[in-house]
Amino acid sequence: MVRFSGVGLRYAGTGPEVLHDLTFTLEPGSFHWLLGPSGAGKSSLLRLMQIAVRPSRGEVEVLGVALSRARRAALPALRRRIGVVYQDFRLLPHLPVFDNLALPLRVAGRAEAQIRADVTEMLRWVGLVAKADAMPAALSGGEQQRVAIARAVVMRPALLVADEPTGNLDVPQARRVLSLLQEMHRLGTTVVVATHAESLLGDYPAPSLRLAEGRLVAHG
Ligand SMILES: Nc1ncnc2c1ncn2[C@@H]1O[C@H](COP(=O)(O)OP(=O)(O)OP(=O)(O)O)[C@@H](O)[C@H]1O
Repeated sequence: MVRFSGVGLRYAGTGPEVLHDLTFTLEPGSFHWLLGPSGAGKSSLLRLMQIAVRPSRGEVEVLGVALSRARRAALPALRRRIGVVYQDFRLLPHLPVFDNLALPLRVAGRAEAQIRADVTEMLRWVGLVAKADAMPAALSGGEQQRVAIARAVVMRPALLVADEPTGNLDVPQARRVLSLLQEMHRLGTTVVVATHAESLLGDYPAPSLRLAEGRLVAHG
């Protein structure tokens, strides 16, 4: 569950407030689109949800943890329960596909045999087992994004946030990426997807949060 109560955000503490008075709740296992024009604050809202930034006022609660009361030492474990997908993929260019997926599992100290099984299962899910040894630069944009989704979900996150995940893709590739995100939702993950691609939303009807100039102007 994600709950925002009267949340405002300014970057660096002193800049202008870019998000104002956001109050909403996302139920566990829900899927939401996050909509709004460029500069409306979509990425900033997702940064709050993924605990990359802290609110300047109000309360953000993620997966049952109120951030104002959370101990700093508890945040890394909480972040590991949140998967993130970016528009520009952010794969590690010097590592093959397999190791891009394996890295978070290795950091978490999983056994190598378990890592092999989990990574292979994820690559099968996104249809890229044959590309396990490829370097990211040798993949198409859509393939790179599917690797990025597999990496975001290999730790079985409870919350998955995606920031313009189809922005650099053609329509067939974008549909495939959105289908994977929808499937994570069907499997019980809470999913939030920021997008400009409102023409594709008709294929995937779901509730939305709509921002304008840092304010929530519609929810539902
Ligand atoms: N790191 C930052 N430091 C200072 N201001 C920022 C930072 N990131 C974003 N902003 C400002 O916050 C406001 C909202 O930006 P944000 O990137 O959240 O919007 P967006 O809706 O995601 O836009 P886009 O669709 O173009 O990515 C903008 O005025 C932007 O300039």
